[in-house]
Amino acid sequence: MAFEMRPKVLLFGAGSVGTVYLWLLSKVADTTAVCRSNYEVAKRDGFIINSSIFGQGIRFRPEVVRDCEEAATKAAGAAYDYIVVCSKAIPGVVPKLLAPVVTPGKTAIVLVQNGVGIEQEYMDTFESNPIISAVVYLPATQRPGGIIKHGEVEKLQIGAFPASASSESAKAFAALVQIAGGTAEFCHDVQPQRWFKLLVNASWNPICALSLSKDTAVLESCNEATPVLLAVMMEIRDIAEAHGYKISKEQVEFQLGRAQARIPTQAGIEPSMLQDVQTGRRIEVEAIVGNTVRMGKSKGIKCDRLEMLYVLAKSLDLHLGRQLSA
Ligand SMILES: NC(=O)C1=CN([C@@H]2O[C@H](COP(=O)(O)OP(=O)(O)OC[C@H]3O[C@@H](n4cnc5c(N)ncnc54)[C@H](OP(=O)(O)O)[C@@H]3O)[C@@H](O)[C@H]2O)C=CC1
Ligand SMILES: CC(C)(CO)C(=O)C(=O)O
Repeated sequence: MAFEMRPKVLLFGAGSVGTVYLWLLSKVADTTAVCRSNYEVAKRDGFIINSSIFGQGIRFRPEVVRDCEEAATKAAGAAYDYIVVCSKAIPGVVPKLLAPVVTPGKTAIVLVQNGVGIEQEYMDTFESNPIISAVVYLPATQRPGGIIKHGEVEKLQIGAFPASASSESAKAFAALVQIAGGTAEFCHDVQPQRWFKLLVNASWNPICALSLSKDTAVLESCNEATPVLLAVMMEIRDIAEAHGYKISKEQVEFQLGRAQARIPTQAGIEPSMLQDVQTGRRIEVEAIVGNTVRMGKSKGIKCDRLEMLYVLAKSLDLHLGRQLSA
């Protein structure tokens, strides 16, 4: 698919994942990023990406703004084609912040985030805009602000939300990422891919965050660890199946096997929820665990282990919130 004009893209959330897509998209689109804690450093020095895939020491200086009001002023009446949301999926916050930069009937909102049930609030707020749901594989960290370390995978699986909506914008966005040199697959319905990734996120993210451990360290902690991880993943699988997304036991074992395979090289992963706890930030407990538990209970699925993880992670999130406001 060829693009006659460079699309206009606003990135909301220039963190670990967002900065890598900002850099890629800046090759093929006019890009601006809404930054928060890293605004000063990004404005002054730009970003540095050290990527196992794209190369080390990649420096770039994007246009940055402090908020969507400033982004709207900067656009001077021109519509953004895409708003790419790469902030953490915390319900009830972002849609109202985006309002100044969303042109009704035109701007497509692309959610590059983990979790399930994250799209509906955008649909409810922007009824006439395309909503694009993207599942992201891109292990990355930002430490300190402006410096991104990216590991060995970069992949987006992209579909319209809901799957029955027009796929035109989702296909065009997937093509844009591909032209930029990224990996993007268009999916007619991306929800099965969301659930497949959720096997990893709803299990490993809270377990690593609660234990302050990398995934491989959890597996090596005691004999009970591997069967418990498998049992949690099987609960997630049962919930997915009850909602029409079939995942085989072999696929569950494959997901668990990815961490097991990294034990000999000690190449453990720090999921983003663990990174958030380590840096005192709120965690994506509702998008990743709470929604899953509620969707399980709505179908009468037994998910005691996941429910326990939800209660513990929710308490941890509220504790982090109290610390932030103290
Ligand atoms: N990191 C990873 O390895 C992976 C992450 N994911 C998923 O990708 C998504 C993004 O994660 P990740 O990149 O790690 O998140 P980060 O926390 O690194 O980045 C999120 C960014 O959004 C910014 N942000 C949040 N709220 C606002 C606001 N109101 N205004 C401006 N900026 C804001 C944050 O700013 P501030 O610094 O001020 O908080 C931060 O820069 C999540 O859903 C995550 O689960 C998926 C796969 C891998
Ligand atoms: C586990 C991982 C790194 C997989 O990409 C992830 O999705 C996260 O950290 O939230």
